[in-house]
Amino acid sequence: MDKQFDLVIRKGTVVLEEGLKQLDIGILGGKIAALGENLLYSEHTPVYEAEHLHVLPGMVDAHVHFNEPALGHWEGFVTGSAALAAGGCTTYIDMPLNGVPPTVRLSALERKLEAAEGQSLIDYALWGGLVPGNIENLQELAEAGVIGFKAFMSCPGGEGEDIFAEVDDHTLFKGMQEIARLGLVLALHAESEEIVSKRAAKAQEEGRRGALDFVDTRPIAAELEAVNRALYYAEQTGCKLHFVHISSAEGVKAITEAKAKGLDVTVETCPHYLALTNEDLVQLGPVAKCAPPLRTAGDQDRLWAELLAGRLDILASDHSPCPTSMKQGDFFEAWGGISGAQSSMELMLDEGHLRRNVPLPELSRMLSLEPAKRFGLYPRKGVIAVGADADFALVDMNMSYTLQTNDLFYRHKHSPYVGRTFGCRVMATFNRGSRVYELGEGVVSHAGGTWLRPAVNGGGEAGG
Ligand SMILES: NC(=O)NC(NC(N)=O)C(=O)[O-]
Ligand SMILES: [Zn+2]
Ligand SMILES: [Zn+2]
Repeated sequence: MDKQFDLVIRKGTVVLEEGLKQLDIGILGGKIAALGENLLYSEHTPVYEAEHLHVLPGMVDAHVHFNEPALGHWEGFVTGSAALAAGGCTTYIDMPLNGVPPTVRLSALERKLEAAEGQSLIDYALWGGLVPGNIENLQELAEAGVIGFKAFMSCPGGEGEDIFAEVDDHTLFKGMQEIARLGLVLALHAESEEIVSKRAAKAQEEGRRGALDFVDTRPIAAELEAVNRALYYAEQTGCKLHFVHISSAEGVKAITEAKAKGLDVTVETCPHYLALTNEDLVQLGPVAKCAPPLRTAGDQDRLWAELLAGRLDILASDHSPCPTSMKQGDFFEAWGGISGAQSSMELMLDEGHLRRNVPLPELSRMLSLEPAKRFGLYPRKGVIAVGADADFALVDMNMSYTLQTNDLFYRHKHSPYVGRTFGCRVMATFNRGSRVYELGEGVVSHAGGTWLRPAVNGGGEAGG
């Protein structure tokens, strides 16, 4: 008898690790049950015609900040996950800060999980945080199933009592010892607080408050100093590190050298460092403000050269949303963080593949495979292979469109990419075999996303 499937995605150009193939994908119970050139299935099987589309593994976005609990009016699981789905993402990892309380102890993780339950359109995992004073809480967070820990080496901003504070060197070193013991990864926002805070104070004192003045307070040297200090501690403690949003080729090079020395370290950059420059920040205003800041066109070329040489591990959004009113006015006062997650995959396919000929499997490696592997979600996530979850982005690589405010699913519809023309477009997104997004229809399913724990800790649920 013909094999039965819940759904067949027919004749798409499937992006596999080894290359592109036109294949049918048979889906059963949310998983990929078969891949083949001409799958046999009964005439009653639902079929999604993908003949003119590319089928990529859904993006695994390792870096988003949703603001629940408490700050859901900035961004919540419903709107945030819808925006991600519209951008071809099927799994995200939520950062431990910008909700209240931050995810730095078990009770806070429980609050986060309650806020997410039944709200997310796509699957998600959670980061725990390392902050001064919570080293004794790391184990309970690891046992509960965070995929790793995040710490800031510079002040993250934010207000209130239960803020997420940056680590001092003592906490960083001690935290690394503990995280090494727990066998997880420490993700770092690497900028020297000494350098950036003193430069910022001086600029403000002198009334230098423009876009380029802000950029000038956070030089590449501040990134590099923090990267090197953290690498030194990693060498001493054996802690695995992941550097988030590295903005410079210099940073990537330092990390590449550490890898060559045998350190277990990975490097992430974000689409905005590859698609926007400091001149765009001048033009666009605080909507494009982030830390580390956008760099010069020359810096950007050098970062692309690192990507083209295969030295980047992970591409992630760093979606750090806020109400639009907080992205206006003074550069030093405005919220630091870009709302961009919906555009991440399209930006990388457009800028990387269409404009610079980066092969699609190479882009997919950084968008999906490496983050899934690094954070214990592989082989369930990150690949199109029999046995993996049926998580796909269906992309029309020939459809040009100009992003409009109305296209955005964020809680607050601002993005530095409004008005930008893309050479490709996500047409539909599938999460564990369910179609969750379709261009023109929007969100087309209930919030069926589930919480993923890494395969190493928490019982191996994501293990495939
Ligand atoms: N508090 C934040 O969300 N900060 C974020 N903001 C940026 N990148 O501008 C980040 O990841 O550092
Ligand atoms: Zn950061
Ligand atoms: Zn971030």
